Amino acid sequence: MKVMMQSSSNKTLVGFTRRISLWLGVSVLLGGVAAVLLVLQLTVFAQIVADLAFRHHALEAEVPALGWLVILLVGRALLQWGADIVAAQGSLRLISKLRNELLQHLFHVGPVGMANYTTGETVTVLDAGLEGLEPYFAQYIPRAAMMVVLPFMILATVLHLDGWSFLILACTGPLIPVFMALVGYRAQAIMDRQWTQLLLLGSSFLDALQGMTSLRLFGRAKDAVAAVAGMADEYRCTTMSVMKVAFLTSAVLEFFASLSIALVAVVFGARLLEGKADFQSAFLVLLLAPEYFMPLRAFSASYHARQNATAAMAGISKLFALPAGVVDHTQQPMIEPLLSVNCENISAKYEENRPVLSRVNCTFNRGTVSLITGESGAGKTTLVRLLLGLLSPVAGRIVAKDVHGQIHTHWQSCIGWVPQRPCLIHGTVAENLRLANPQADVECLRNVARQADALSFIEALPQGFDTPIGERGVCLSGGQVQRLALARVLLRDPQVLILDEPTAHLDPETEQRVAAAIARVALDRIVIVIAHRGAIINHARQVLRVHKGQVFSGPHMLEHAA
Ligand SMILES: Nc1ncnc2c1ncn2[C@@H]1O[C@H](COP(=O)(O)OP(=O)(O)OP(=O)(O)O)[C@@H](O)[C@H]1O
Repeated sequence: MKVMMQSSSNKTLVGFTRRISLWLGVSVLLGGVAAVLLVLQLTVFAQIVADLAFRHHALEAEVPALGWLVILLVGRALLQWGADIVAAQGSLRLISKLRNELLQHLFHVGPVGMANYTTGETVTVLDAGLEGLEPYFAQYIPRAAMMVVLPFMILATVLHLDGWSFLILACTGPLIPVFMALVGYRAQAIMDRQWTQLLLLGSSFLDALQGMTSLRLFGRAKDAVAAVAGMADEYRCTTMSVMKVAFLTSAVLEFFASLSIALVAVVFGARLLEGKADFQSAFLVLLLAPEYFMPLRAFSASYHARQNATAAMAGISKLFALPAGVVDHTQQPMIEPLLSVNCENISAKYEENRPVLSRVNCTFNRGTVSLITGESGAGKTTLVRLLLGLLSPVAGRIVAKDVHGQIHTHWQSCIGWVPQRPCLIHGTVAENLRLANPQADVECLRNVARQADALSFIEALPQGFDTPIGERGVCLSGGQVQRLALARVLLRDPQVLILDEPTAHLDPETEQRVAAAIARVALDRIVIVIAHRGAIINHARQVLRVHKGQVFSGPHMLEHAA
């Protein structure tokens, strides 16, 4: 519990900032030294001007001072460059780590936990959301620190030079952060709205792209385009509001800064005329005054980075907060062959008071094709999700026994799964097959393709195993995709093979062959198939019918299945 609380408290802007505190510390340190050099540089410059203009020194006499001025100038530029680079490096590393962590976390959350998130929303968080944090770490944090360091350094110098100027700067400086906090309060609401609109725009755009065929066939393509355009326009308007606030903030900042510098100039100028102040001090104070406001201006310019990051962070935290429900399939594979998988009194539900499965008992044996059947919405996929470890049972347990009678609770890394719509990547046939086993040689690929009855169609493709199949296998038929997915899963040599409607898209002849192939691979495996009809039924030695939250088994269920 304590670990969980700690890990969730780390998933905040403050928590993330701590993780790169060393980088940010070095950046602020370099920036701080650059600030010291700036004060020294202006002091030397004021002295050179006073020497040349009022003390009538020859230019040659000022050469050493000019040399120092150049050294200070170059040193400051290098230090500032270093400070920026270090902050950017730390920030980019953190963003890249966070992206990996979030992706890994989403893999552990699994499709059931992600059911309420659209792909577009998730992609926007992973992309624009995480990118939105970069300026916060690279600019906002160092500038916030410099807003404290440089003005205090300048105030200390000015106090040493002139009490009145110190008073003016000390009184006007704090007005700026106060004003910005007031403006920021309103701006945050606009930023949040902008972020929500970006999420909506991302998911609507992706939905429109994915549903392009259906939208065209329903004659709704124009409406979809208009809807996306409308959202884009709303997003534009909100972005303009954000910019308005930003311009307004800078305008007020400039006003305050100019007013206060003018006040310093007038007060010091008057005393200079009266002979109560010396030129060098007056000139130095006037040089320092704009630099006093510079970090405040830079901070204000990056203030929207904080607001943007706060808005993006809401989406990022939500994803990080999703409970990891999926079994870790990267665990060590089992060595002993499995004999059976037993569901013992398992119950499952997605929502409170809506149980999908109640106290289900069933066994799946090695060397047997077990058929799961039942009406739509009965809970077949839910049972398979429990077996796959994508959903945790609310009661009961699933255990596997090996051939020596030993019970295993962590056995899910031995499962192979072929869903109804297998996921194929944009690549060649061989690349898609090797997702299951990157080391597999061509002979292995041919072997599994033969077992899945896919070899003949693959060899008939223009470049055989090297033929690109397009995103999601668009260049293949539904039946070919199914067989390719079966071949791919066999490449992992799974001890338990689960297939969802594997013969749904096949012609009767191919269906017979694929069903026979499944029966063959079941000889030394536990094979579980969701199917309602077709040739696979003839190969099933066990039929389980899911009905009203219960699972009924027995040979008579074949009649229901058929
Ligand atoms: N992620 C989810 N969140 C909430 N309810 C869900 C979720 N997935 C499924 N359900 C509900 O659980 C019940 C069982 O669904 P399940 O997908 O297991 O049925 P099924 O037998 O596989 O149906 P089909 O044959 O149509 O695929 C259904 O009432 C469904 O609405």
